[in-house]
Amino acid sequence: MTDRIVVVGAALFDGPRLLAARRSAPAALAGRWELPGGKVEHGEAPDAALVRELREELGVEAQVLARATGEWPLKPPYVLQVWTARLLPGSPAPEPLQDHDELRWLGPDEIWDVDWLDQDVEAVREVTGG
Ligand SMILES: Nc1nc2c([nH]c(=O)n2[C@H]2C[C@H](O)[C@@H](COP(=O)(O)OP(=O)(O)OP(=O)(O)O)O2)c(=O)[nH]1
Repeated sequence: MTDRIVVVGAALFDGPRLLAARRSAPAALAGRWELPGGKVEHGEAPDAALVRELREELGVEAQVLARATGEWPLKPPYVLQVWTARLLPGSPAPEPLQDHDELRWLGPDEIWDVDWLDQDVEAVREVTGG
């Protein structure tokens, strides 16, 4: 139980649109879509980890808003927690700098147009209310 590692994912919204990111690695996950984010480091707060990951992966400055209800199991020992977030005024637009090769802003009727990682589907449903 001490081995549990939290992965934080961002439900990054621009108005009603949700950002989806296509993974470029590892091979088992490449080509599937996820919520950008990553592992919380030892001693790091989850919201701070998410701001750091979004800066590293997308080159954006983001504000973390609220944690989505729930926690989703990934490959052990990882669990996914999701936080809603938005871009701060003046932030650069997101770019796939690291871990991803494509980004898409999905409108409410486009949420299921991408091939989300299986383990992300319930989390995406939770943050989009659908
Ligand atoms: N970021 C993210 N990772 C996810 C999601 N769903 C999912 O199964 N994962 C998996 C993929 C990875 O095995 C793990 C997170 O790894 P990562 O590669 O994004 O984390 P990181 O940026 O901290 O990577 P690293 O420093 O270990 O290279 O969780 C998701 O929605 N977002």
